[in-house]
Amino acid sequence: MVPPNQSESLRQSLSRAIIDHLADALLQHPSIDRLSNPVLRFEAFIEDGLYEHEPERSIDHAVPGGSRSPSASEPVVSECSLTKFVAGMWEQIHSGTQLDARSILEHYPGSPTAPAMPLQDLGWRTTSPAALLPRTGVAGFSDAHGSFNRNNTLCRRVTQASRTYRSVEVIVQARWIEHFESYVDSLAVTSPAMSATKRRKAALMEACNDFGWHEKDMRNRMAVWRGYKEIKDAGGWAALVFAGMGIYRFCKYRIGLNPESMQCLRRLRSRIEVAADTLHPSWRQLLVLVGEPAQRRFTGHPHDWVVFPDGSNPVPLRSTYLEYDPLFSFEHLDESVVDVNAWRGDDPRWVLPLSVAACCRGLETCRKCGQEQSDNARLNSCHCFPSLFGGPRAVCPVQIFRTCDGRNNGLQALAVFERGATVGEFVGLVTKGLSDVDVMEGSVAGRSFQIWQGRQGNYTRFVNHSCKPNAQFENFVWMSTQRTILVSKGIEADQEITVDYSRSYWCGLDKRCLCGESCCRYKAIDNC
Ligand SMILES: C[S@@+](CC[C@H](N)C(=O)[O-])C[C@H]1O[C@@H](n2cnc3c(N)ncnc32)[C@H](O)[C@@H]1O
Repeated sequence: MVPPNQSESLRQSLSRAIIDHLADALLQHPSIDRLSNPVLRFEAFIEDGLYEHEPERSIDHAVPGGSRSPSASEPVVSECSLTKFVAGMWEQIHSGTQLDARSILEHYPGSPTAPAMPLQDLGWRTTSPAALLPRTGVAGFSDAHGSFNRNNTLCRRVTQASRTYRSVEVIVQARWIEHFESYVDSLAVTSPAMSATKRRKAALMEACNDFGWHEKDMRNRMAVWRGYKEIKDAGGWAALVFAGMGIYRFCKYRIGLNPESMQCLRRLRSRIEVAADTLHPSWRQLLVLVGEPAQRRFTGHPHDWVVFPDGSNPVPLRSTYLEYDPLFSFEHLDESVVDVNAWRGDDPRWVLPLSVAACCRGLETCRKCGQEQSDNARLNSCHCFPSLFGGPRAVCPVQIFRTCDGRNNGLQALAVFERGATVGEFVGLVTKGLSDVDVMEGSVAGRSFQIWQGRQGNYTRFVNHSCKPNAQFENFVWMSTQRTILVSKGIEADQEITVDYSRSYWCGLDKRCLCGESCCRYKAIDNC
């Protein structure tokens, strides 16, 4: 008969092997493309079937009276989820987990443990908990609005703080595994008579004692923490700090956590650091907790760096143009700039408003959806391009990368852009009369203008041509100004973003198209 602790570890190894095998089989299944995110569905099945620390008991609780299959679990998901939720709650309440409310509350005014500090300094106007509750009626509107805003602040701060703690948790746990391994090694010196297994067990039992956890819990958690360390070793600390919620499941079930995926992460390492360093300049401060330097590797704008698909070190954008233009410079813009010398303060993109009534109320009517547009999120009803207009402008998940086929740089998607989603607005200098340079031609009410991105602009400047493009430019009028928007035709994560420059661009040009598509129309110089 196998002793209970060995049978448990055997059971865990077996279930992990089965899960990996099933996941591989699932990923190689011919109909995989037709499934909507099969890995997630598969994970949901695992999650429904197993509990974090007490798998056997939980399976019994989740499905009264029997075994389950992925398809059988789907129609009763809500029932199982509630059972699981309640069981998890009881488990947490009775576990050794410490929830110390004081450590959070002392940072927030109004609580008995809060430091005496002028509340205005913290952006709070009252200490009364009642003032945080909404009031109704006309007289209560400003109160309700005030308490809504204060609650937005509180909720945002707490959500951000908890996200930061989650990052801290994974980096400290990854580092802990390294400390554990060094401690086991040190026991070889201090207790040479101990076998390797005994040294490991001794270190484990010492850790159990310090954490106050049972050996099984400790082993389960260490298995997950080892996954964090593997991710850190391959993708760097930034890969851990910015990991999404799925990291726990990824490391727990290890579906896809294999040498190939770690090799892939190694190639992404510098690219992740470019984005993390430039978009979150202080993220490395967290690394002080694990004894790592906090100095940034990449500074400036995210698109001041050109990354390489093979994982080579990113290079400054400017350096990639010096051989063509020794004076090259590029200013990153969020909005187009109108060339005063060309237009004397007039904006040639201005379009006559559709509705005088809306205009009088400070709104515009959208020509695409007929709804009212406003830069004020509360008044805006047009959601044609929500990541660009009518609310906060989202940071676009793209990077400038070095092509390997002579097209110099290009733009690469880091996430999926569904068909119809915006990649960005084509912004640059709104001017006229330029020749022999690449410009976007535009015209409104018979007035022609050009948008030039030679010295100023955004990432849309780096979009190359393809005869089979996955994006296209569209005109859109926002608040009576014509904008040119780069819209996805369906872009996969990692794909290069391309548009069709059109026949008129290639006609008579002393260049040939290198898009490499079988349908390429401009392979030879001057094919028009
Ligand atoms: C707007 S820029 C695009 C970014 C450019 N690759 C760069 O590194 O600055 C347009 C220029 O990129 C190059 N290019 C874009 N698409 C190309 C293609 N399919 N074949 C060859 N060259 C291309 C041409 O030199 C073209 O003049």
